[in-house]
Amino acid sequence: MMTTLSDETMLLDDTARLRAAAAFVREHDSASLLPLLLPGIGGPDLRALAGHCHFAHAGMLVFPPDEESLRARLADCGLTVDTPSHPSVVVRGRLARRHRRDPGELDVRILRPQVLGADGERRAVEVFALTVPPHSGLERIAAHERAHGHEAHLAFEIDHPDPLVLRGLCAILARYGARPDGGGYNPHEDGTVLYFTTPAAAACAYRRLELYAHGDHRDALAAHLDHPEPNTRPSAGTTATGTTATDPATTGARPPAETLLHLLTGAWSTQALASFARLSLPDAMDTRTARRTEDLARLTGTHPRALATLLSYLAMLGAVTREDLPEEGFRLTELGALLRADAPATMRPLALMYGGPFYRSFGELDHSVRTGQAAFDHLFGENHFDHFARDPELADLFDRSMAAGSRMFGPLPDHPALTAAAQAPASATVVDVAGGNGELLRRILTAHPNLRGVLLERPHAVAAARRLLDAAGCGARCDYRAGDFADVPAGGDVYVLARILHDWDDDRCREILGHCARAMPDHADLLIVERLLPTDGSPSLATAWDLHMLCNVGGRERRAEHYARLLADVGLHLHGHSPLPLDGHVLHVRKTPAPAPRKP
Ligand SMILES: C[S@@+](CC[C@H](N)C(=O)[O-])C[C@H]1O[C@@H](n2cnc3c(N)ncnc32)[C@H](O)[C@@H]1O
Repeated sequence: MMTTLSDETMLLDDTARLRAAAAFVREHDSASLLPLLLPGIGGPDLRALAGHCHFAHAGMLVFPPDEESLRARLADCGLTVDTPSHPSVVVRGRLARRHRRDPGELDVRILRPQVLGADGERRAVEVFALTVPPHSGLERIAAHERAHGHEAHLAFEIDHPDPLVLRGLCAILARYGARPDGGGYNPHEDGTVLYFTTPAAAACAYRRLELYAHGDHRDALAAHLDHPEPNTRPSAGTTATGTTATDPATTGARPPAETLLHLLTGAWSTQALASFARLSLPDAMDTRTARRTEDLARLTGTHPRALATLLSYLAMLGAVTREDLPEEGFRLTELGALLRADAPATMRPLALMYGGPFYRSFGELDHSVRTGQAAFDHLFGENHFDHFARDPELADLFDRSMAAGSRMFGPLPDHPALTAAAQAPASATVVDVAGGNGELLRRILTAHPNLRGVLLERPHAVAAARRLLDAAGCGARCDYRAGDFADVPAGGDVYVLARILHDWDDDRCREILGHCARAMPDHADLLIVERLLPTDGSPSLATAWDLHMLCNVGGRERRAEHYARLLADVGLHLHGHSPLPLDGHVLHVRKTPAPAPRKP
């Protein structure tokens, strides 16, 4: 039986978010996270923070109908917890205030399934579960909280909390733009939490940070709570107390001139990371032991003094850490290791792309803003697809950089449209329209051995996709069409358009969607993967990629309503959408049923 849209969206949403949180915890450590959350931190401040507390968990709020189904959902995500849950005090209070409810109406419990970090450290996903029984009237709270993620946070546990340490850590966080965002004492576990929002320049999808201290630290908490608790990340403007939210004197934030300096030198970060990758430095380092700069210089054919300068800057960005004992040297962090050529889902091709052709075209951004046309075409004399397709090395780099961003696809094979197709008695077919190098189709066919695939792509990309799917053992279940969007094959059960529509203007999108609509049988589903522009101005990668699309591709990101209108224009209907990692979304689309004939 088909699940209803809201059941389906909720199921996918909580599961996807649990999986994404577990993956995040696995992939990060304190050294890589603190510079992302607090841009500009380094030297003694970073050492003091990292020396007194450690990354302990990623926290999130989910909405099961009861605890049994929550535990089943956790088990589905590979998260096991054998301890009993205990009641939340702080998050329950925040929810009650935000939604003007009596706390007694809200049953919020805490579970902390353990996750092993890549560095061998034991961490957890902290799961706050608000029980939402069917027809309880709490569904609106769940929908709002899912959409805004107010309670998502990253927690750093203080190793030996005492009043002085707590105050010192709060002062360091304030210096780097973190703002108090509530907190509380939970007597059920004898622990004190202090929440902060991270500064606007933070390079992390999590926008809140927690300091967790075992024991009762209500004095430090009272000083922390003296600050107004914003509902969401505050923007520049007037706070409840009438002070200016960006005034460093009242917020402890970095002065504007210092923040601007950090922003203006953003291009240095892009090039430092690209240079690190181009010179194959990550491949000459490892995450366990530090290497002396002289040895690294010899191995990579670089100048020792200049290399030390680059590595010191990269240490500030969190890609490497400096170690002084027994000799000065540098060690790769988990973040830096993503730039190794042999890392699973390596991000090296993205570093080469953003530090290469796209870096050059960003230098021509004025042209795009003046004319609305892609600066890339202006600079290189042709559209980026044609430019890359003509040069096999660039074409390969483009395909690999798309694959490097494929973390977004993680939860997609579990989408109800695909699991339903996989359970159909006759073997169902997934058609990936402009499926690139086949990475998404590989994930879908690997997860569902009884599904078949068809990949439509331009001729040069088909060859790469065939190699990837053959190597993954899915080749025998796959057909390929070398062609254009106009050649979308008919008769599939699930159609996929991943990261395609944002490349094009509205007219071209209608054409592409029209080709899909004509090819789709009435029962077929269409899954569109895109980033959605936020409607409330909250920070999102979609806003950054909107600028990238304008400058480099001549396309744009859109809001969900915008996609709904384009779909309606070609007889398709947006049934719902649910989030994916990296601020992505999957839009679930079906054919609009023809209106019933009028009675004579
Ligand atoms: C941004 S990539 C997305 C690839 C893949 N769907 C993914 O998410 O990894 C866009 C793809 O559209 C393909 N493409 C561009 N123009 C096309 C056309 N006219 N017909 C078919 N595919 C096209 C490109 O070859 C490229 O692989």
